[in-house]
Amino acid sequence: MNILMVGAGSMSESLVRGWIDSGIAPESITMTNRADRKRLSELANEHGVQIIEEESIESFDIVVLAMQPEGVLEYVKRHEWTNQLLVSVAAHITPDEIEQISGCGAVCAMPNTPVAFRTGMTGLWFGHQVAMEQKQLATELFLRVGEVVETDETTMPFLMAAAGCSPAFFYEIVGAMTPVLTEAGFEAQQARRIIAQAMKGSAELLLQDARPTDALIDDVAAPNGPTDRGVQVLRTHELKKIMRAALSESAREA
Ligand SMILES: NC(=O)C1=CN([C@@H]2O[C@H](COP(=O)(O)OP(=O)(O)OC[C@H]3O[C@@H](n4cnc5c(N)ncnc54)[C@H](OP(=O)(O)O)[C@@H]3O)[C@@H](O)[C@H]2O)C=CC1
Ligand SMILES: O=C(O)[C@@H]1CCC=N1
Repeated sequence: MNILMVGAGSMSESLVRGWIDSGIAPESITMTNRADRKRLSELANEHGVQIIEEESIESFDIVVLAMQPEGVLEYVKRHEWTNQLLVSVAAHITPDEIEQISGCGAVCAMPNTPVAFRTGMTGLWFGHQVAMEQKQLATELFLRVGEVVETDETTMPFLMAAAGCSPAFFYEIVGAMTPVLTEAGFEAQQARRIIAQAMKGSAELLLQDARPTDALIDDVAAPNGPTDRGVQVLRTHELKKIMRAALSESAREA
């Protein structure tokens, strides 16, 4: 199975890192981009992948379109497609648009950068021309680097907000919490580790325990205790409203 990664940015590299860690041979992955040759050489040195400046599409089974959304359809138009599986990771592109131009089956995937550590969450939206074995192939490919959920036109924007974009929301939260700890005397990296480990443990608990989040809060918060008082601050400042607005804004096509 030969994979071409078109685009060599952070999403592309995260997928490549995760796939190689999952056992895919680096030599079966080829990366290309638009202009930044230095970046391609660095990726070849770091991951052992092939790099190419002028790609022949027919040598590949899977072509991952991992450039910015505005370049995707133009790239598909510029090339001759035979029987490749096209996988676009770009926001707000539809599989039907790609299939109409290429004549091949297309999948719109929405992964997130934690795929680099095989803890990703990916939404897959299959086009009408995707054959059953191609669906299986795409699903297996993303299962190598985390969990997969099938999406469609309606759910994809919200999956993107909640999984593709949300790592940045979590980093924003960590960035807001860290100074409180450093001001108390922790080193910055130590503060970050404390918060990240608490987030990781809480995420694990959320995955293992299906009770509502309010019940999980009750497990932590004694009435009028420190947690309860802190949660009340979040509620007074209407965190739920803020999160709803952030997710809705990310899901919206600009
Ligand atoms: N970052 C994330 O967390 C996520 C990103 N995505 C999607 O992934 C895609 C890439 O995002 P990200 O990696 O963050 O972006 P980056 O800006 O980090 O990387 C974009 C890459 O695409 C290349 N590129 C742009 N246009 C072309 C083209 N016409 N042909 C070949 N290569 C091209 C750029 O090359 P050069 O530098 O040479 O111009 C660069 O390597 C986007 O569509 C985004 O919506 C989806 C989920 C999560
Ligand atoms: O914000 C972006 O452009 C991409 C889409 C999903 C996550 N990052």
